[in-house]
Amino acid sequence: MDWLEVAVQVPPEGVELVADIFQDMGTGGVVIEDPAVILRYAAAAEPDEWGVETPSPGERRPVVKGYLASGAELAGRLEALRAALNSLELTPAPELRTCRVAEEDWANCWKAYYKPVHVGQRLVVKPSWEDYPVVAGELVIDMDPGMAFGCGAHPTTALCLKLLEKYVQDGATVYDVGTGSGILAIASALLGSGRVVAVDHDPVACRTALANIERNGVAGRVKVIQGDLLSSIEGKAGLIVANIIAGIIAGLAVDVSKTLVPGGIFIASGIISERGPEVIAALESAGLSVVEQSEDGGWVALVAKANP
Ligand SMILES: C[S@@+](CC[C@H](N)C(=O)[O-])C[C@H]1O[C@@H](n2cnc3c(N)ncnc32)[C@H](O)[C@@H]1O
Repeated sequence: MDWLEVAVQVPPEGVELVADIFQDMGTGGVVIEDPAVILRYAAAAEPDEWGVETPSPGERRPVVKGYLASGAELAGRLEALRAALNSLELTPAPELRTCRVAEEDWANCWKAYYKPVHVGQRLVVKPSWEDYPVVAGELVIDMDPGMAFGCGAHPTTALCLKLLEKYVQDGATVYDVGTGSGILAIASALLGSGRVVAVDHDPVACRTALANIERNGVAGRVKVIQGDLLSSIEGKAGLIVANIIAGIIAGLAVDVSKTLVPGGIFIASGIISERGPEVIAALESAGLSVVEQSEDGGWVALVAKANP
C-alpha cells in the first residue's frame, strides 16, 4: 500500500497539539523529529556513526509527521488536517509538506539512525539487525520497532527506561499503557517484574510489541492487549508506566489512582516541559503524590506514588 507522509513543521509549543490532531485522525503512529535531540546526538557521538545530519540553523523547528493511507478519502482528510492546523493559530504558522512513501520504505527508512544505546545503569537497547557484545550485568533489549514508536532513542522513552530501572520491584505487576514497540514492557520484564500487561489502541503497535516480546523471550510474563488506555485491563498493578502525551496522561490520572495498589508507582512520560505543572496538578488532585521529576530535551517524566 502507498502512504502519504505529512510533515508539519511547528514551533516547539505546537508539537503536542499537532501530534494530538494526527492521533485524533487515526494516523496509526506519529513521528516527532526534534532538532534539539538530533543536535544532542551529533554532539555526543561521531555524526557519521549515527548517520545523522546536523540540522542547519534554518531547521531548528520540530517536525511532526503522520501517515495517511492513499485512497478516495485522502483529499478530504488532508483538507480536514489543514483546517485543524489553521485553527491552532500558532506563530509562525505550521508548514505542511507531503511525500508519497511505499509501505516498505516507511518501515525501513529510520534504520540508518538506529544503533545500540545504553540507557541508565544496566539497560542496552539493541536493534535486532546489529551485533552487540554483551557485557556481564547488562540487560539487553533486542528491538525491531517496525512502524511502532519506541526504539529507545527518544528522550521520553529513555526517561521511562531509567525510571523503570529504579522502581520495578521483583515480582511486581506492571501495566505499560501505550506500549508502542513494547520496549517498556520488555524492560519491565527483564528488570524482574512478575507479570506485565502491555496495551495499545493501535493494532500495528500491538503486533510489533508481540513480536518484540517474543524476540526477547519474555512472552510468558508479558501479555499484549489492544485497547484504550486502562479500560481493558482488570486488576491492580504495583507500577503503571505511560509514555503518551500530556493531555492523555492528565486525563488518565484518576484511573491510575484507582488501579494502583497502595504505595504503587506511576511513571508518566511524553510530557512537554511547559505542560508539566498541569499534569502534576491532575495527578495530585487524583490523590497521587508526585515524588520525582526528570527532564531531558524539553520533555519531563514524572513519578507519582499512590497513598500507602
Ligand atoms: C509515544 S508512544 C510510546 C511507545 C513506547 N511505550 C515508548 O515509550 O517508546 C505512545 C503510544 O501510545 C499509544 N496510544 C495513544 N493513545 C492511546 C490510547 N488512548 N490507548 C492506548 N494506547 C494509546 C500510541 O499508539 C503509541 O503507540
